[in-house]
Amino acid sequence: MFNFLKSISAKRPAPDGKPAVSVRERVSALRNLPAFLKLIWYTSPGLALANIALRSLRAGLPLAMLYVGKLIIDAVVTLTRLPASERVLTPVLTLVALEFGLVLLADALGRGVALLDSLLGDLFTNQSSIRIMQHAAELDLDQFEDSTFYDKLERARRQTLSRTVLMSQVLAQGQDTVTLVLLAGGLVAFQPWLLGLLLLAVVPAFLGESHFNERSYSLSHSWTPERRELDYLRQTGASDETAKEVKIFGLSDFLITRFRELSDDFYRQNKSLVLRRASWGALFSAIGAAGYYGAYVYIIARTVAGQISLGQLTFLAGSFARLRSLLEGILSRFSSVADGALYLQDFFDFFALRPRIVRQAATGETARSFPRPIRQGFEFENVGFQYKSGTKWAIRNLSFQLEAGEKLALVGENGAGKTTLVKLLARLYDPTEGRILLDGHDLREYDPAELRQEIGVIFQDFVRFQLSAGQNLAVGRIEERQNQSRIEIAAQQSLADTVIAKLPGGYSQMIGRRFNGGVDLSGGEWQKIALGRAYMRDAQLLILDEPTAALDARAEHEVFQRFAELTKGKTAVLISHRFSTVRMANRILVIENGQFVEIGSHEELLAKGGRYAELFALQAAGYR
Ligand SMILES: Nc1ncnc2c1ncn2[C@@H]1O[C@H](COP(=O)(O)OP(=O)(O)OP(=O)(O)O)[C@@H](O)[C@H]1O
Repeated sequence: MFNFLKSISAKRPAPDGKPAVSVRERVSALRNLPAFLKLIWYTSPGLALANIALRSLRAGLPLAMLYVGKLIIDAVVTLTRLPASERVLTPVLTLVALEFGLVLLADALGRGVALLDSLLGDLFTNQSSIRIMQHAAELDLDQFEDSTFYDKLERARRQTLSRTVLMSQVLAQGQDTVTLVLLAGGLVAFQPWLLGLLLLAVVPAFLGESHFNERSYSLSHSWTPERRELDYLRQTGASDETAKEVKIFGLSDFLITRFRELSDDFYRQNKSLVLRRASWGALFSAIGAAGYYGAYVYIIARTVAGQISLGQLTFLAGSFARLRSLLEGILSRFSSVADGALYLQDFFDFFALRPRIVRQAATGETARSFPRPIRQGFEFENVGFQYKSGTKWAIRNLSFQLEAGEKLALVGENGAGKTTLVKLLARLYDPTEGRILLDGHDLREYDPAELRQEIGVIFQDFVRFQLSAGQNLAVGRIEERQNQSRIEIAAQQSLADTVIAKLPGGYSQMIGRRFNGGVDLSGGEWQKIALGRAYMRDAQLLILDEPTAALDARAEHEVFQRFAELTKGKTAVLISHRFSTVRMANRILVIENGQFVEIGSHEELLAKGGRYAELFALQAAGYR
């Protein structure tokens, strides 16, 4: 027992060997509560106020009911001592009616509180989810690629629901504390040391609860990555997106085995914790009961000795029993509130993350607005970039110019760094070394939001939004989603119009298989729609990162013919492995292992007989 109590305050490793959370950390996490309560208040001040008002009223009722109960017993005892002819029941019946009224009121208030909790909780959950989405949208791409960040996001997301439980718990804690103070007042007036006995009876249970809650939090916290893996396995094992390959490659056993390994492991660790919790819980509960019966015997002895009335006996015994359960409730709830507050830490940590890709004005400069039109173009000055999770440079020592109005093609083998270069241009990342200039100024001096408005990028792994065909085009410029003629023009320009003409619902046809009535498209058809997004924009720089790989040869040829016409005067970057497309560009930049190899027009590079000429000859040989 002593060892067990000592272990409560000691910081012990969680079952998986990772450090557990100490009581001090949990108590200090309570400092998150004021900010949390503020959030709840702002969710709906009206509902929050009504909740507090009903709970305050409800808090006084137990004492009132116990007191009326005492008055009833005392009145009955007095009546039984009177001669039969003088016994008038009316005062007793009035008291009973009063108690009945109080019971009804308590019930109504309890229901009102539950209703307000649930309404406030729903609003809070919805608003938290919205805040999470809003904040996630502000963060940088590399933050999403960081698994620690992902765990934080996951915990913040997972906990939005349990936050409503925490809210009810914090409010109930306030309500029960008021009831407790009122009842304790009565007990202290009668015999102060009974309060000490009460504390002795419940403190072990509280310590036990704290200990096991701490273990449970640690277990759950340390399992976040595995739980993400479990979710991933569950999704991969049974989803429309993966069903095809899972079947073809017979992957289900592999996935199920891994799922079973992980879930069994968690089950085992959790089971041992729950078992220990249940056995210690039984012991502490027995100690609590012993305390109660000790006090009961004492009160009975005082009643038998004629020192207190029968009414007082019921009042005190009732108060003691009620106080014990209240105190136990408050103390054990304190543990879960502290746990909730720890989870809140994750929630607030997530919101404390700040994007690093913001406008960095040179000292003393005001905001530099994006040039319209771009005059000189972009210049890469000795640019190097390393992914956070990568060990090697994805791009290194890269210097070249992308002139205003030119069409530049990027050529290089898989993993050469083409997509990375494009992401740097769109400032999804900042260079690790060197800089990118736009019209002679560092790209970082422009507002990233304005920059992205002026750049249209269609990536090779574009998103297949589970939306209507029209909306899938409109995502290129979402403010124009109601502008049907603009959507239709973009569709004609990207050849998506022929795809949409075949859809039963036309532009309003839901595409993708996830939702009812959705129609799936072929890879090339999806690409035509995604390409249309580029034409929805009035961007000055257009980047197409292999969005035509799935198009048949004729469609690709046509797309690029149109692309050249439609982007006349605009700057464009094309990435393609097909040299028939690449040769349409004004200049071609060849990169290898993230480094500059050569740049020039198709003819110049062929004449030079370098890497480009070699790759071109290789592809041409394949067609002979
Ligand atoms: N998010 C990432 N995290 C870590 N490394 C990455 C990431 N994305 C790309 N890389 C690495 O950076 C290098 C360049 O990748 P990039 O996607 O730019 O190549 P690419 O030329 O576009 O290739 P492909 O022709 O196959 O599309 C590769 O070695 C790749 O493994």
